[in-house]
Amino acid sequence: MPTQLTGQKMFLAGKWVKSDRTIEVRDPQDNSIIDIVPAASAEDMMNCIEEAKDGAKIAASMPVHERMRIVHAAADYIENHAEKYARTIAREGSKTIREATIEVARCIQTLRISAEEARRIHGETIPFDQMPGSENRVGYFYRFPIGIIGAITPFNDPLNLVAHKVGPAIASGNAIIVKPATVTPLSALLLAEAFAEAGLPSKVLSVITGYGSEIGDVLVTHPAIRMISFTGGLEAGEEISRKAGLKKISMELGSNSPVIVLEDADIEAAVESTVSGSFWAAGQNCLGVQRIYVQESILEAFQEKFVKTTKEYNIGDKQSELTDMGPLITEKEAVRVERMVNEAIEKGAVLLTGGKRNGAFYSPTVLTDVPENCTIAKEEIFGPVVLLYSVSDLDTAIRKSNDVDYGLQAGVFTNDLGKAHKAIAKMDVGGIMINDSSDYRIDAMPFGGTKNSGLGREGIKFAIEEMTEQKVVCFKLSN
Ligand SMILES: NC(=O)c1ccc[n+]([C@@H]2O[C@H](COP(=O)([O-])OP(=O)(O)OC[C@H]3O[C@@H](n4cnc5c(N)ncnc54)[C@H](O)[C@@H]3O)[C@@H](O)[C@H]2O)c1
Ligand SMILES: O=C[C@H](O)CS(=O)(=O)O
Repeated sequence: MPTQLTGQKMFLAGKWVKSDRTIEVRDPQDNSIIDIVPAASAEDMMNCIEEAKDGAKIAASMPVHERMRIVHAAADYIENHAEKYARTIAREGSKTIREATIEVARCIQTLRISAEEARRIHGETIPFDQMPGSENRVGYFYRFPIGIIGAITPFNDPLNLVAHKVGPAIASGNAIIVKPATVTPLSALLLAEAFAEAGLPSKVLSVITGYGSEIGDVLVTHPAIRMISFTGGLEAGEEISRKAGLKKISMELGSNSPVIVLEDADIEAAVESTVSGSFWAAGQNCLGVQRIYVQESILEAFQEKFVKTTKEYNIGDKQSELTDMGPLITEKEAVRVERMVNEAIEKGAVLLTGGKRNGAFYSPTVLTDVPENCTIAKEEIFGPVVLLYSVSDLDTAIRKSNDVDYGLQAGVFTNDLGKAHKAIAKMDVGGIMINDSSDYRIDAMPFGGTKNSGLGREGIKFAIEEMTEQKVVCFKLSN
């Protein structure tokens, strides 16, 4: 039964508006049209920014208790409509309904933490009398909102990664304009719906749907936008940082995450964690496990269990609770992944399982003996493919793990504290998980990477620090 196209509106400064130009939102599973959304123009974005100037004043004037109430109320709304939010994620995106349900729960958590962090935006007193001659001065600094945040978000977590920008922005008294991924705008519009229902004053939040650079360029280059908070691929991130000019930028970019499994590890636990980390969201996960370095003495046992577990994955209808993995976001993306795998096999890699594409679906794939000169070894796959390597010792594993231009998160499986601490010290990443795969995150922790994985940190409290500035206040007292 074809879906009745309701024709979504975009959320422009608190008003739901249509546009003459529209974009079809399709279900990657069968390429069916789910809905249509406005294709905003550069003029629409300019108008939105003008409205956001008032929005920034309104947001900054909201007392903390009001910001907390609204953000908690938005979380309540999502909680009360969780099924609708999960179904939307699982329809417009790649996630299965099980994965989407977890994302909704995380989004609620992200918003609740944001509300709580609103009461913890502290300053400090400054002991001016540390300087001779300043004995009669007292003062402090406090943090104030920077104004209007421009947020640009990716397709793979279409709700929670938008919440990771909107929640901190509103909690810290900023206005925010979101440009969600062109292919998955509906979840971001539902987030706007939650804030509208929560009573967020108009002009504080906008969700403007459209094409990346067409409206993104206006958002990125406009002088009234004081920060760009970008989550997406390296190529777009580099382009945005070139264009942004003199403003704050937060970059959450790509990865090629390694996991090291040492001979003293719990192999069962390591297999379970790394299989999940490899194929969650069909591998379209910035924290996805892409390389596994297994100490040679346990490689055979680990590989046998890993491949067996991978072969048991149930690929199919995203809307079924029985499905473990859905499609990639488009057939074009699946073809890209297929080409990366085929290049590796042509250069000598060994295919242990998978390597089959059916439209946008690509089977969970395990490769070994992948030559160093393969694209798949160095670049981000962002698909359901994982490379197994044999290593003789931890030092070798660390060296190989670091030998890529990304550094988001890593995992190390060992029960040896000394080896764990060596890995912690020497692995060039933003987060290292001992006895978990790289795919571990709570929404309150600092999140971000080194090298081409990004600039700055998200994780609510840390996003708030990026979205505020310090103001020093000094009183010179009469003698
Ligand atoms: N580090 C993280 O927290 C994190 C989280 C999720 C995804 N990612 C990364 O995101 C990528 C996958 O997501 P994607 O395919 O949506 O990324 P993408 O870079 O193709 O697009 C991300 C967003 O940027 C917009 N965009 C693209 N080019 C632009 C431009 N020139 N100017 C302005 N906006 C532009 C897109 O419309 C989209 O909204 C992967 O590389 C993944 O690693 C990183
Ligand atoms: O894709 C990257 C996400 O940020 C990982 S998580 O979904 O936030 O854990």
